[in-house]
Amino acid sequence: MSKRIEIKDLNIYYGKFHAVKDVNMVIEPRSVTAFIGSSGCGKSTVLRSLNRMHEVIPGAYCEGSVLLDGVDLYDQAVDPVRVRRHVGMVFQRPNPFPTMSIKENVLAGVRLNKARLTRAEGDEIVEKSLKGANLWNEVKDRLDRPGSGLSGGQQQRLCIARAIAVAPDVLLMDEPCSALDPISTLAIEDLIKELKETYTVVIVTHNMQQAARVSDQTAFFNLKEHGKPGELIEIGSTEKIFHNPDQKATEDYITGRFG
Ligand SMILES: Nc1ncnc2c1ncn2[C@@H]1O[C@H](COP(=O)(O)OP(=O)(O)OP(=O)(O)O)[C@@H](O)[C@H]1O
Repeated sequence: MSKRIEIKDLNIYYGKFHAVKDVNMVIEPRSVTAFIGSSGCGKSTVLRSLNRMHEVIPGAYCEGSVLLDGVDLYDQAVDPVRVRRHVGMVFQRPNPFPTMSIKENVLAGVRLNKARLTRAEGDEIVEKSLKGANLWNEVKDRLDRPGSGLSGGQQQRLCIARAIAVAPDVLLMDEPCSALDPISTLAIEDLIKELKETYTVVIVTHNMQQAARVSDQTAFFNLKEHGKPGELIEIGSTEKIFHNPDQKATEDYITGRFG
């Protein structure tokens, strides 16, 4: 559980388009790293390269390596489906399977990985995952009702429960609060702080206050020119990036002078 990520000389392409250039960074276990930067600079693209979701897009590929506790996810011997089991993902819009019950939503990923699951095993995973996602108390009496009947914030926590049900090492979150109201956002932010006790968490956010509130480390990406690849400009402790960044572009972005 909770693994160290090391990204080395990562270049990411959509066919001929070079989307992100020469990314190098280390993400320590049991920490939250926020990716910030203006629209189109490649934050989501880098995030998706961390569980090999990027290559699902036709023509898309990466060069370089992403090591998870020293094992390169892009090694030819590594099965991308297994990678996605170890590195879970939560998306911008809560996407529970609408016709499935709350319980079956939590177990959806587990069932893909484990053919036989006893009722008791399933119940245990459901309770543990929903408790881990701070949703148990709100849904424990309606586990057989559809996941789509929950509020947006509850649906996002259900998606987090589904992601943690397979016991991943890393949780990737792509703007997980952008579709949520402020109260649900705070609930997710509190949850992120708890999740880092168990997982390595990487979050893309456009919300500077959110990055400052939840992350230990912040990575600032930027686009020098339209049509050019996005680059990692600076990475450091969130405290430093927000109060004493090395690069002027970082300071300009943080203080709202561009982006
Ligand atoms: N499926 C795709 N096919 C081709 N190009 C893409 C695709 N997805 C993203 N891109 C391009 O890759 C670049 C990086 O996009 P990406 O979505 O990673 O940026 P981002 O920083 O996450 O942006 P935002 O903050 O707006 O979500 C952009 O130029 C974008 O147009």
